[in-house]
Amino acid sequence: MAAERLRARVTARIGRLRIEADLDTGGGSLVLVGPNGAGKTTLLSLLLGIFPVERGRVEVGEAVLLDTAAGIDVPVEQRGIGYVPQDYALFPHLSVRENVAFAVRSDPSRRGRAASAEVVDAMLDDLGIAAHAHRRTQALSGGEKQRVALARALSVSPRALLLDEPLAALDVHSRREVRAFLSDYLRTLAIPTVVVTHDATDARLLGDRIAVLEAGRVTQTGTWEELSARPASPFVEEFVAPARSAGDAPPSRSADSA
Ligand SMILES: Nc1ncnc2c1ncn2[C@@H]1O[C@H](COP(=O)(O)OP(=O)(O)OP(=O)(O)O)[C@@H](O)[C@H]1O
Repeated sequence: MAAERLRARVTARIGRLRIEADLDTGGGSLVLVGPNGAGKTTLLSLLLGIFPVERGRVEVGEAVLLDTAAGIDVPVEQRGIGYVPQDYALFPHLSVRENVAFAVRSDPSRRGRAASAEVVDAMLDDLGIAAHAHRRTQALSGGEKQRVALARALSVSPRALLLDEPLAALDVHSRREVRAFLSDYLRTLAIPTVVVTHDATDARLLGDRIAVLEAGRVTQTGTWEELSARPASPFVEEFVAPARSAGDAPPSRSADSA
């Protein structure tokens, strides 16, 4: 499903890290990769509005969320960007339903209690976790927690979705299963997504395109096939190498949908 584009051009200094990055999701899912400490999580925070930007512009479709030249800086709670952090940040003592309902209740656009309950039910159904609605999230598997975190982020109808290393907390078996689920599910979303990962298989299967962030700058953007054919840096060369040498890697999401 074609989505609006999230486009960002941001310059910022956070601690010792200088970020000068350009991102464009195109009409789909963009995977963000890069070495440890390159600034991937920090860049997501800049898009969310958590850290201040010195100069730049962030837009989703027609909605301008930041434009320092025009004095526009929409506050974090009004940006409408869904975010799933690496550790999911669920309330462990609350049920699945309560976790999602909490987000819906804090949505400024919600339309009353009955409508909120409907939204929660629809999200739990959509993500296949309705059967777990009354379980505490601390009792769930990693894959189930991931679905609750997604349900919570999507329950407020965000205009874009950011996932920070969505598979990092999972063991090898659930990782494969959750990756397959996410790859299919992200395709059904009509909003742009940015997915941070360290893993080449995730990068191939979770995004239409890949952006490489090194020392705060985007050094290459392209499909998996483009990065493999012409790696622009030693990091990219190493990142794509295992799949290239295996020769039998499954097709990327972009090749799949081409
Ligand atoms: N609030 C902060 N104040 C000061 N420095 C910070 C802050 N947040 C992050 N940093 C620093 O910015 C750099 C980039 O961190 P960040 O977590 O964004 O990188 P990353 O690419 O996501 O790394 P990883 O792949 O290891 O998760 C690191 O050196 C980190 O210590």
